[in-house]
Amino acid sequence: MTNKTPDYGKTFALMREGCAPQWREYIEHDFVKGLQDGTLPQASFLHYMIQDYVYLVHYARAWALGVVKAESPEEMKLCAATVDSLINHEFSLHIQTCAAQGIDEASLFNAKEELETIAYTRYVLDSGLQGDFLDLILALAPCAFGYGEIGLRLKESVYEGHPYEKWINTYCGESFQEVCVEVGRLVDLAIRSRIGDNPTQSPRWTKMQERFSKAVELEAEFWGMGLRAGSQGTGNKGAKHA
Ligand SMILES: Cc1ncc(C[n+]2csc(CCO)c2C)c(N)n1
Repeated sequence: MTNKTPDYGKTFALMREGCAPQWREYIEHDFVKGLQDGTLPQASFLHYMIQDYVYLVHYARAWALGVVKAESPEEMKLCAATVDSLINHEFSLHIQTCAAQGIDEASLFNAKEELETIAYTRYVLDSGLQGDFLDLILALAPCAFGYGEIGLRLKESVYEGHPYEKWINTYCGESFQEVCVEVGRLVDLAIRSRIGDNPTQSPRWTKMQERFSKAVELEAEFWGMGLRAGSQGTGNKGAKHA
C-alpha cells in the first residue's frame, strides 16, 4: 500500500495536510480495510451501496447548485458536465450491484435515508446555499479526492475473484483518476481567481479548511454507517427500542 499523496493539485495537498488525523480516519477506515481484504460483510456493502445511491442523487443536486453559483464559463461548464456524467453515467455501478440483489432503481431512489446520509448530503448542499462557489466546491471535493486516493491504495490488493474488485477498479481506474485531477484543477482555479496565489495567507483560509475538514469527517461517519449495518445483519431496520 502506498502512502504517497496523489497529485490532485495544490489545494488538495494543503487541505489534506490541514486535517491529517481526520483524513486518515476517512482513508484508513475499517470499512475500507474490509473492502481491501474482501472481509467486509456483504450486508454492509449492500447497505452502503443503497445509501450511496441516495448520496449520489443529492451529490448531483449539489453540483447542479454549482451551475447556479459559478462565476466563470469554465466553472459553469465543468459543473454542468459533472451533473450530466453523474446522473446519466455514474449511477451504473450502484444500479447493477443492487439489481443483482433484486433491488431496482425506483426502490433505490426512494430508499429510506440514514442519518449519516442526510447529515453529509445536506451539509454539502447547505455549504452551497449559505456560501459561495468556493464553499460549495470545498465541501464537494473530499468525495472525489478521498475515493481517488483509496482507489490507488487498494489497487494492488485485487486478486482474482475478489468480492469488491468492481468497486476498487472503478476508483483506481484511469477515468475516475482523471475526474480527481479535474476537480483538483477546478478547486485550484476557483481559489486563485478569488483569493490569489497565497490562499493560506487569506483571512478566509481557516473557514475554508473547516469546510473541507467537516466533509472529510462526514465521509468517515458514512463508512461507519455501512459497518454498523453489517454488524446488525439485516441493515439498520432492527427494533432498537423493542
Ligand atoms: C459517500 C461517498 N463519497 C464519495 C464517493 C465517490 N464519488 C461519488 S461521485 C464521484 C465523482 C465526483 O465527481 C465520486 C468520486 C461516493 N460514491 N460516495
